[in-house]
Amino acid sequence: MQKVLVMDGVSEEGLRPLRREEDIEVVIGHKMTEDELVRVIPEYDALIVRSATKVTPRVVEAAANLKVIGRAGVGVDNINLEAATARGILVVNAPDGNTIAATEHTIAMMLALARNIPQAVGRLKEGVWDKKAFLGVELRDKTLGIIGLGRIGSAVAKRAQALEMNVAAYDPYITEEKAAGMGVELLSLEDLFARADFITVHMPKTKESYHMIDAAALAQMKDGVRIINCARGGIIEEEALYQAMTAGKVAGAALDVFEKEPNTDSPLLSLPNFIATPHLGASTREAQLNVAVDVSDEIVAALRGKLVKNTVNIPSVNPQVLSAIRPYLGLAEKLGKFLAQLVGGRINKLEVVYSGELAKQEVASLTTAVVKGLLDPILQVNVNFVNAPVLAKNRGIQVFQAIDGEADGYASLITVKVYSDKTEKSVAGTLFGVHDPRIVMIDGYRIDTVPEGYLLYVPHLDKPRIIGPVGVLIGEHNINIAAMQVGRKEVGGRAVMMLSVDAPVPGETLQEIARIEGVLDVKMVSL
Ligand SMILES: NC(=O)c1ccc[n+]([C@@H]2O[C@H](COP(=O)([O-])OP(=O)(O)OC[C@H]3O[C@@H](n4cnc5c(N)ncnc54)[C@H](O)[C@@H]3O)[C@@H](O)[C@H]2O)c1
Ligand SMILES: O=C(O)[C@H](O)COP(=O)(O)O
Repeated sequence: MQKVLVMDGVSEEGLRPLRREEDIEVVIGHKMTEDELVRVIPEYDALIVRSATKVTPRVVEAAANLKVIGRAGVGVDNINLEAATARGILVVNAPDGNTIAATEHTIAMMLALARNIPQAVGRLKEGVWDKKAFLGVELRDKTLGIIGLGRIGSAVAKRAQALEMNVAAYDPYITEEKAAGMGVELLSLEDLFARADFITVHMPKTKESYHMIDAAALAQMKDGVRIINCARGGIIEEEALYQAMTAGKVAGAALDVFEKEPNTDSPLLSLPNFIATPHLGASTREAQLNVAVDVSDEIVAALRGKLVKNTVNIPSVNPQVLSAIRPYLGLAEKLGKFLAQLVGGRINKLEVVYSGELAKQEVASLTTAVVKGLLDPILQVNVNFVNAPVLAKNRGIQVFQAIDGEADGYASLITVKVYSDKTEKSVAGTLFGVHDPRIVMIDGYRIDTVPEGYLLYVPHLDKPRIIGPVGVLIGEHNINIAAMQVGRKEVGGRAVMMLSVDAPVPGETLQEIARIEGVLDVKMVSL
């Protein structure tokens, strides 16, 4: 039975994909301190959170059985990705389900700011019919400056255009063509600050975006600008905003998010032209159902070792690419595993070259599979697709990936070369048909070996009285030889012998084989 801990009031209805799995137990957690979470987390295989629960390095460290963390929403700044990745814990999110909710909340905030709706409602509820105090502004013909033109930013742009606003944006990561296709003018940040009547931010909180709207940025804005943040607390420096509002530079501001949450004592809350909501951007029935269903599907897939779409700490692969490379994943891992057992010394470099049909695909996941295979026999820790690149980096192994159109007559070929401080070794593999993996080259010698079970690798001199004695020694230990290949480059030179055996050959037999005249080395490999 696998156990999933669900925190932060994730929609119960949306947990259906988890609830219908008989071997998955869903536990709804109450609000916990870090210490409480550290105490209970070892029991769980998966954890689902929204933004309230902080998945700190301590929580990750204690999570002995955790395979996946699911964020029922977009922002993952409450999850320590570095710690999760280093421990091989997959992080997934549900980035599409609340886009419309956050977009509509942004538009609602902009209209509420323009027409002082929350303040007017407040006065009316106090029994005051005050028409004069709440003279608003119209949105039509005003310029909206959007910072971050992603899913939410572009949906906000579309709705603002329907309100007859001029829409401009700053986003260093999207092209002019993409923005032009939305009818949005891409500007520098300085130009956006100088032209916008309303500014709304829609990017993640990163090192670059943290306090992007600070005193200096506010000073560059138009007098009377109105500012909205329905993205992440910390993008706007709250103290600087407070000063700019009290100085009359900023006519109004609407925040759905704060640097510290929950937040009920911000000085901003005392200002009449400041409005706020308690992080409600994603709080619609529809969005909560969407994100809960999406993340539950992802958790089931992750626990079953199936394709997971919205991975945060490993690159996600689109389904077409995946169907092209999936058959090669096992082979790639075995090539890495094979070399790990062949090469002596400290490994410092790995090169993976893709040829033939594979050279036309996105092969990064295959390279990760090679790295995983290479590190698996070497390390005690669980090596998986999430932590393999980090572990390689931490061990000082440089990983290079290249493509080469020429596949030596095969439809596709993966050639892996490993360098250590003592030696270098290479191996190449392919698929015969769709599912039939083969090692077809070792150190430039052609062979044809199924990469499975126990393999004995014996490089030797190409002369008589070697193959026979090796076979006899193995036979004397009652070990059956299932297959044997020999590869050589020229007659009388060096050659390699690969034997598939039904059981591991014991150490003393390996030493006896090594003593046969003409045998250059002997290695037992388990795949
Ligand atoms: N208030 C809420 O409840 C709520 C709900 C959903 C999403 N969000 C937040 O809204 C934000 C946007 O979400 P999304 O789904 O649109 O994300 P997204 O990834 O689709 O878009 C983010 C955009 O920001 C751009 N960007 C990144 N760094 C930037 C920078 N330094 N300057 C300018 N642009 C930058 C990216 O290029 C991208 O186009 C996120 O912070 C997310 O966590 C909040
Ligand atoms: O990033 C998000 O998805 C939003 O900020 C929503 O956060 P919440 O799930 O805590 O409401």
